[in-house]
Formats: sequence, C-alpha cells, structure tokens
Amino acid sequence: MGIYTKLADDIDEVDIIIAGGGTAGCIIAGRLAENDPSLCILVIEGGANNKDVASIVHPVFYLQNLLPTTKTALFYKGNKSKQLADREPIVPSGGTLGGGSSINFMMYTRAQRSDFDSWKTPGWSADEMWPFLKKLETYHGPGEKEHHGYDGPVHVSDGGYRAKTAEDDFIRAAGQVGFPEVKDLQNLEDNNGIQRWQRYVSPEGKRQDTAHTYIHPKLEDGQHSNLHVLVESKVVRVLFDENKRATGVEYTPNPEFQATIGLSMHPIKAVRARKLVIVTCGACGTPPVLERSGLGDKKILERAGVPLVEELPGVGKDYQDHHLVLYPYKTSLEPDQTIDGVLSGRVDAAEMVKNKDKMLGWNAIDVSSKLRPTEDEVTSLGPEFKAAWDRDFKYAPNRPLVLCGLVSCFLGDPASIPAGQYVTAGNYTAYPYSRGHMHITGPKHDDALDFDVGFFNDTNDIDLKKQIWAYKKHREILRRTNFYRGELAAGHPKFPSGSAVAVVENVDAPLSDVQDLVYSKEDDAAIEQWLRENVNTTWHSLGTCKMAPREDDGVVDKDLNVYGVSGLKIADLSIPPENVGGNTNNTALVIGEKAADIILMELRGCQPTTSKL
Ligand SMILES: Cc1cc2nc3c(=O)[nH]c(=O)nc-3n(C[C@H](O)[C@H](O)[C@H](O)COP(=O)(O)OP(=O)(O)OC[C@H]3O[C@@H](n4cnc5c(N)ncnc54)[C@H](O)[C@@H]3O)c2cc1C
Repeated sequence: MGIYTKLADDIDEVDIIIAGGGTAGCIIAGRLAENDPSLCILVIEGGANNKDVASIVHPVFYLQNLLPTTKTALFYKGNKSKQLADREPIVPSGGTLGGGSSINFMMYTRAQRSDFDSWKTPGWSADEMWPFLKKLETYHGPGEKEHHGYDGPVHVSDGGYRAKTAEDDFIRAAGQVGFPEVKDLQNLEDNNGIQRWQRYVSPEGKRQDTAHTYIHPKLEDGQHSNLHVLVESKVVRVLFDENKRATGVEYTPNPEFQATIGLSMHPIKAVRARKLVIVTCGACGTPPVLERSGLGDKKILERAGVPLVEELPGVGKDYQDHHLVLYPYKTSLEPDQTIDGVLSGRVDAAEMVKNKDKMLGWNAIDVSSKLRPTEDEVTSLGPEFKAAWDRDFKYAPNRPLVLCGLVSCFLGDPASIPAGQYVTAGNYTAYPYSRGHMHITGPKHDDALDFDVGFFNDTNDIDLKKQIWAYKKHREILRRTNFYRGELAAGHPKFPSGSAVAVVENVDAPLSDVQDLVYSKEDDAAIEQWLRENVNTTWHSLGTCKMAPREDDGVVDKDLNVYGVSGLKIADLSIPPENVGGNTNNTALVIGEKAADIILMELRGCQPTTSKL
C-alpha cells in the first residue's frame, strides 16, 4: 500500500495496471480498491504526487498550473497550421496525479442528454448514465433534487465565495440580449440560457480533484493495502504475449522529476498485470501509448519503426477540442470582485492561506451559459452555415452552439496591463466540425509527436462562423453591463480605421441606451482574422480512440476493450465517439465511474472481458 516514486523491487506483478493516474484513472483505481480487497492494483502516473499542493487544493491559485514553469501540466505542441495564421498551438493538459481534475478551472458542467444518446452505444445512453452521474457527486447547488447525487466523493458547490455584483449584472444584461437565467443548465435537459455556475470545490473551499477525492483517503486510511500508486513514471508501452493478450507495461522514471545521470538512471522497467491493463493517459496521452505498443494505423507505425501488433486505424485519428477565444474588458468592479489582485501579486498569497481567506475557494467564474442563435442570426451567417444548422441543431434543441463564461480577472500577463479590475469573456464552441490527429513519430516515449489540433479546418468554415456569432453576441451582453468600462484593445479584433464598431477603450460610466452594433463586411473580415490568430484550446481534448464499431474506425467496444487484443481497456476522454455540449471534466468523471462498474462486473463473472475479435 502506498504512493511511491520508485516501485519496490518485490512489486513486479499486480492484478490490474492503470496506466495514467488522471481524472478517470484515479476514479477507477479508487472504486476497484474499495470494492474488491483481493485485487492488487497499481496506478502508474507520469506526473508527481498532488497531495496538498497549494496551486491544486486552493482554487484561487489555479492559473499557476498553466505557467510555463509549472510541473503540474503537460504541454502538447501542435503542428504549424495555415488556418491558424501559421501558429503552432499548444494544448496544456493535466500532468500530475489527478490529471486535468487537479489543474482545471473547476467549472461544473455536464454534457447534454442528446450527447450520451449520440454515442449510440449500448449501456452508455443518457438514461443508463444517470446512476453514474449521480454516484460521483455530492451536490450543493440549485435545481431539482432528482437530477443530482448527494453522497458521492466529489463535492459540487460554490466554494463559499461569489462576487454577486458582476454575476447579477451579467445575468441582467444577458436577459436584455435574449438569454434568460436558467436555474440548472446541468440537468441534461435545459439549454439556451445563463446560469449561476457551480464548481468542483467543496463548501469549505477545497478543489475536488479525483486524487484527493478517490485516492488519497484510501492511501491513508490503513484499510486499502491493495492500492499502489507509482508517480513520476511514464508508461512507454503495453506488452503483449503471443496471443495478443496484454501482460503488463513498460515504464521509465520521468526525467522531468528524477535527475538523469547517464542512461542507466533511466532504465526501461516492466511490471506485469495478471488480469487487466487499463490505459487512461487522456485524449492526447493514450494514442501515443497505444501506437508505441503496436496498435494503430499500419503506415504510421511503420513510419515510427514500431512493429505492428494489431491494425487499428482509428488510434489517434479525429482529435477534437472545443475552440476557445478570450476577450478582456475593463470594469468598475472592486478588488474583492475579481482575482486580479491575487494574479498580479498585489494580494499576498501566503497571508491568504494563513488567514484562511474565503477567496481561496473561488475560481472567479460565477456565471456561464449554453447558447443558441435565433433563426434570423442563423440566416445571417450564410447558406452553408444554415445548412449545417438545419441538419445538426435546428431540430435538436438540447444542443448548444456555443458556451460563454465570464472569468473575473484578466486572463493574461498582469504586467502587460495597468493595475485594475478586469473581466474576460470566454467563448467556446460545443460541437466542432474540425478534426485533427495525434500520432507518434518514433518508438521512444520522448520522440516528437505529430499533433494536428485541426482547429478551423472544417469545410465552409462553420466553426469559424460560430465564433463570429459568439463574438458579436457576447459583446452586446458586456456593453449592457453596469460594470463595463471599455475594451482592452490588445485582446479584441483590429477593425479597419473609421469602423462604426471599433473597439472602445475607455468609458467613464455604463453605456446608456445601448443599440446592437452593425458590422460591415470589412468588420467581419477583421473578426475572422482575429479568430484565426487567437483561437485556442479549451483544454477539452477528446475522441482519439473512439468507442465505436471497428469498421467505423472504432478502437474500443462498449465494454472499453481494445479491438483485436485481450486484457486491454481504455477509459478516458479518448473514447467519446461524439463531442459533448459542455466542459469535459464531468464526462471524464462519469467515464471513470462507468469503467469501474464494467470492470467490477467482469471480475465477478457477469460480463465478458474480451471484445469480439
Ligand atoms: C487547464 C484546464 C482547464 C480545464 N477546465 C475545465 C473546467 O473548468 N471544467 C471542466 O469540466 N473541464 C475542464 N477541463 C477539462 C478536463 O479537466 C479534462 O477534460 C479531463 O480532466 C480529462 O480527463 P482524462 O481522464 O481523460 O485525462 P487526464 O485527466 O488528462 O489524465 C491523463 C493522465 O495521464 C497522465 N499521463 C499521460 N501520459 C502518460 C504516460 N505516458 N505515462 C503515465 N502517465 C501519463 C497525465 O499526467 C494525466 O495525469 C480543463 C482542462 C485543463 C487542462
């Protein structure tokens, strides 16, 4: 039992290996450990132990996890892309025990009912997922009781702090633009409105990552001698026997954490699994592990010099994300209504911790939304957009087009702006048409990756047009707030000189009698250029090893078994075959719960453990 940076020499075989101790991985480990004391379980996580790390447990410090010097995130570098104005986008991802749930923005956002149904996989419909959605949470928020869980490990609350002025103001302004307040947009049904958002934060103000909620208590209670966690160790590949049964994994100490003194310090080690290997390295991390193991597209493996074990062309294909664009605004808010003071160092972080400051439990995101355009707005976006809308959204009222959240701070380098209180609006598209890929280029764990994020590469620029709509719409909301004091020009489109919609840098008082801005063709072109130069990841990578029929490039079946081999499952955000209309942490959590249930059923002899080959 315990958490190690080096595995004891006598642990060379366990029952179950969980490769990747992230959001879903920690849930699976925790549930297996508590339900079957006879199982010997080993989690192998590339990042470090996250126990009581200040930037993780105190929500208000969450942005520290994205600093270039951080050791809690992984930074996947995307290929240079024409449709992104020749940028090489970076996709940060969880790189510590607890994975994304340890470093994310903690917005409690569930997928929509139609999302699970769109997966068209027996056992995974919305109705079948309800018990797992409830099982994972203890909900302290608004809405109908029947839609939430009340005795799960993950507390969902507002963490004991809200900045009501901005929240009320934004909700009132959004109402004027046509979006009503909805009590609970996380009930799988409701859509097209604004909500007072909840967070993965306990009422006492502590982040609810899956390591602190599912793993650490068990490592410390003296009752789970079956649970072992190896951190700072990268899984290189899965090992197979001659019958293509997964027999274990190879791993290596992570040089990010463990000093290299000559090659011998970083040996490739092996550990065997008697029953099962589960790969759960996230949508960016899982395809490289599979491909290094010989599972993937024949040509890609050949190019990388990896012998083929099973041809699975779907591995690493069809990468998806939600596309995010951020817009900063000046405000009249007070210092306790944004976290700019904390980010700029004007507020002493150590003092906050010492004084158990209430703001420690705040992620500064009190309000967000799931939004759809009107039919007139759809028409104004052109015939191609209208055709896509009519096909995929018009008769699917459960699907949002865009989510727009308000972050109460400047989400950038505080040194680049005058001291003050800011807000940043974030627009992200829910069901992008664009697709990318994630592949290896060589057999070693540190060989470069061939990563195409695919943002804005869809036919007819439908994804880009969604963002144009979102830009105009959110700007109208912000212009109607009382706290609005202008736009930070560096974070907005560069409209042509003389444009009637030019960025307004300073106003002394709220705008009065606000009318919708009317954009010319040239203005639209400026927005488009801005979007190409600035669209980024929402850190919602997904869909790179789909749960789908094998002939449709599926990689796993409904029980998460990898096709063509046995003793190997995948359980993380690689598996959703279709995207979801919300931030993705909840979907990763519920995949973890569902996976644990599938595995426990199989171990009890209730279900087959191998896929149809
Ligand atoms: C900055 C950020 C902000 C976000 N904000 C929100 C939010 O507010 N709300 C929300 O709902 N969602 C949010 N998300 C998304 C959400 O957190 C992720 O979708 C989710 O955590 C993914 O879970 P996962 O289990 O698929 O993968 P992860 O949680 O990423 O787990 C994968 C784990 O595998 C490890 N790993 C990778 N490769 C290897 C290897 N070779 N060997 C060993 N270990 C390896 C990683 O270190 C990681 O711990 C955010 C994500 C990020 C990064």
